Amino acid sequence: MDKRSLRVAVLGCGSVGSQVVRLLQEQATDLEARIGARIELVGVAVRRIDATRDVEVPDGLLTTDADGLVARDDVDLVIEVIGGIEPARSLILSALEHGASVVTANKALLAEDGPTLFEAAEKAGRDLYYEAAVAGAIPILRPLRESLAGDKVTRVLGIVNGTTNFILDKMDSSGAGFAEALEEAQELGYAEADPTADVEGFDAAAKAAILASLAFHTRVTASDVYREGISEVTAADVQSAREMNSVVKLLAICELRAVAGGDDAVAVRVHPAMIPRSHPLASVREAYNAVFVESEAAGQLMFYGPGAGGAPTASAVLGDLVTVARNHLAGTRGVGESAYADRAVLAMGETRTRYHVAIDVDDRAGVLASVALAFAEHDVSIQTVRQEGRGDDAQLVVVSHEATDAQLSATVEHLRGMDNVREVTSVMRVEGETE
Ligand SMILES: NC(=O)C1=CN([C@@H]2O[C@H](COP(=O)(O)OP(=O)(O)OC[C@H]3O[C@@H](n4cnc5c(N)ncnc54)[C@H](OP(=O)(O)O)[C@@H]3O)[C@@H](O)[C@H]2O)C=CC1
Ligand SMILES: N[C@@H](CC=O)C(=O)O
Repeated sequence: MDKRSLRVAVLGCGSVGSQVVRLLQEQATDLEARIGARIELVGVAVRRIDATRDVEVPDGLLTTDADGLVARDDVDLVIEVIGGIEPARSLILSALEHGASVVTANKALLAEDGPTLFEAAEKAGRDLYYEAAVAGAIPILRPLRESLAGDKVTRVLGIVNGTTNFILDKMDSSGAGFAEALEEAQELGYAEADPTADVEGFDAAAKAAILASLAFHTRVTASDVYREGISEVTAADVQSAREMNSVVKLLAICELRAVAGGDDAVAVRVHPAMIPRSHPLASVREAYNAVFVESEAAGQLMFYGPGAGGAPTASAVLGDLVTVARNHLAGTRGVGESAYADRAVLAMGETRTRYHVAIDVDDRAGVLASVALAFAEHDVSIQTVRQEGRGDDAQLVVVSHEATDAQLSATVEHLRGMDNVREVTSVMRVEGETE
């Protein structure tokens, strides 16, 4: 390798890739000073050569031959920002086999098949960095992997999907409809190529798997994560939350749980939850993300910043590029992914959460008692219950103590069969202390 220049190939030139290419050009001098070598962009692989792009790619660099680009022996570093499983996986594996280090933002691939990629990087003696894969611009993976490596992380709780946070925030703050807010998030470059990944929680689940793997030094894949998206969150749920002085957020929750007589296990879930406006996560607006990390010695840490978008994500990609480039020049590798415990992953059925249930009821004496009895019959303890409205608008709002999904579902079924219950209008998990 030429000590004075590093040859970089970029795969993908969409929302993120175009900003990576832009920053590589605009910051060339600074990057050279920081790395100690010039970064030479040798190719940008895309699907369509003639598409309009948010960056001017130097003549002759755009190619549809991504396979050929990663197989070049003179490429030192490959940045993968295509997304999805294939061809991204094959391209990364080929890049490593051909001696390049890789930086990727591809959480879907890492959460599905991370171990294959890590083993390939190990075997090739090359780096595989992916800070941009979780929470956009926020440095969260490096702190988990390196800064907190001497501590015991017990819980990671956060908002890790910008698109869904943007949608829920718009629904709450301006009464926007779901479809309208999603369209805006897509225009702003926050959403995945298939926004189902955002809306149905797959993207957040992939990020939760990556966070849990690093936080608890184990291997968690996307299929281990309990997942509910926001497509079922209605304007009534958002309104119900507002009446409780709360907001609805899509949360990722990763926990280390003690298991009698055995190693600690992990529980990882992604679902919408109602949180009080006084909770720090409630003030995370638009496409911002925030992640709380709780560890035994450090206590509670909070990481906050832009969670999606081309330029913020490109910032994280370039941060990795500088690290990997420095390693490359020094002839070393960064921190590998090999030291793993094999922790059990607990099923959601073993997790208990609190619930908020809004029930339209007949406004007559005894209705509150019969609703309370329905909860009691399924062993769901009630924390608070109050009546909102009178007459045709009468509604009971119940917040339960912790219960399992099975208990809550049975309670809701029971309520739906009662004569004095008109409709169960909102069922939502609750995090944090509600008023
Ligand atoms: N957008 C964001 O805010 C964030 C995205 N990420 C991740 O970054 C990655 C890229 O996301 P994003 O930029 O939004 O995606 P886009 O859909 O905007 O861009 C994808 C790019 O990949 C190119 N591409 C697609 N298929 C191929 C192929 N077979 N061969 C060569 N090139 C191909 C496309 O080419 P063409 O332009 O010709 O169609 C396009 O340039 C994903 O893994 C995503 O999850 C991570 C954090 C934030
Ligand atoms: N679609 C993702 C992009 C960043 O990871 C999101 O909205 O968070």
